[in-house]
Amino acid sequence: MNLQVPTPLSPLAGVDSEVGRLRSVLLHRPGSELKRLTPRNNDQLLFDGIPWVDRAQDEHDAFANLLRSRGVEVLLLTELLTDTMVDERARTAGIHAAVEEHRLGLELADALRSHLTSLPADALVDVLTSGMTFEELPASEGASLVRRMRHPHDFAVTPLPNLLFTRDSSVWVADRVAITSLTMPARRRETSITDVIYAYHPRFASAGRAYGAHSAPVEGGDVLLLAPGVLAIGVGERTTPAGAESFARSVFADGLAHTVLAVPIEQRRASMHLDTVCTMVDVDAVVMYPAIQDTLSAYPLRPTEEGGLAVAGPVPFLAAAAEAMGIERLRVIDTGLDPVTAEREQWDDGNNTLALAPGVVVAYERNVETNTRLEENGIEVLPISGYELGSGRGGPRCMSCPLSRDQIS
Ligand SMILES: NC(=O)NCCC[C@H](N)C(=O)O
Repeated sequence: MNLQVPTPLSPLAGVDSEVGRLRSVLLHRPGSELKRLTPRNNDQLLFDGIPWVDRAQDEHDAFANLLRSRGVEVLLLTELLTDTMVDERARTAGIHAAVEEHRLGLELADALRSHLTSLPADALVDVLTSGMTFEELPASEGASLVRRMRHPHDFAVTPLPNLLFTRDSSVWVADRVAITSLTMPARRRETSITDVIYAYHPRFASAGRAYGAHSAPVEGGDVLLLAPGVLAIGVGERTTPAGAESFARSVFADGLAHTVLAVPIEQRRASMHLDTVCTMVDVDAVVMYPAIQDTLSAYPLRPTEEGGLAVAGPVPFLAAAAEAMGIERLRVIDTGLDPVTAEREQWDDGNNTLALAPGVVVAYERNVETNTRLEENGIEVLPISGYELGSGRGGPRCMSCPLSRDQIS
């Protein structure tokens, strides 16, 4: 077993920190899948409102352009997915995941599969991401009881409005990519999309996998790369203790990390992922929701010489993180002392910044207090608007999956 920090990354291959200069990132420009949201389904589809889609796209374009203006290569999920659709294996895998036989019945499932198989790449990608209602099924397909009894506006293929949050469905650890395992039914199929992209897009032909075929729930928003070889994994509403444990075993077995801190977080929507309450903004600093600062704890996990797992703790998170990172202290920038403002800004993803380099972060402009505190502590804040994007409850970190960062010195 390799207990060392992994071998250095080549310049454009992988991610071993939260803050190294960002070189390449995967985003998803929101599309027709957001038009599927109605007051009847938005709770189930994990949105807190009904976004104005054109404006959400404008806001997202501004986010992507800001990243490009800072020298970041922006890859868009829909474009990558469309590219893969020339490969029959990718088409088959995408269709297989989208057609739920247990909901549709055999007849209609067969008919839908053959209809999807006949579609050109862009139309197929549209169904895979935006879904399809029973009304939109071609009239000739599947004279089934299911089709007769379902409401025309029910989904034959469920839409994926949370694709916007590319952070959660895959995560890079050093030079390997892990396809995660999402907890909420509304999001589970997202990983079939990231899996297809990483498996069949030529860009990722040489990318190794981490976390293999594990299925215990782990979501990318819970995984923080505190420093090379040091991970924190939030355990709460989404990632389970079994998920954190299997992820830790997997990264240890592959020699990708020497310490994983399993961090309990409250199981509620406001703190659904660790990155909604704590995100790194510099090599030695986090922005953190003040209400948890003194109570956040961690179970440090380390590999044993025999190939097992040593579990310690619980111990205070900040001290455990600093020790594992080999620094004296992890600086905490909190969002101010007024608990009501702090709670409002935490809900609006004030703690969910995306670092473009050490001490340079993208943040929602509406979180005025948090952004002021960041600036006062020497962090450069690049503000973006997120009035419509924010209705899905995710900020700049949630909306981005870094593919390549420079190593931090
Ligand atoms: N890392 C994150 O916190 N991602 C935001 C996910 C928001 C999405 N509506 C969800 O509930 O899963």
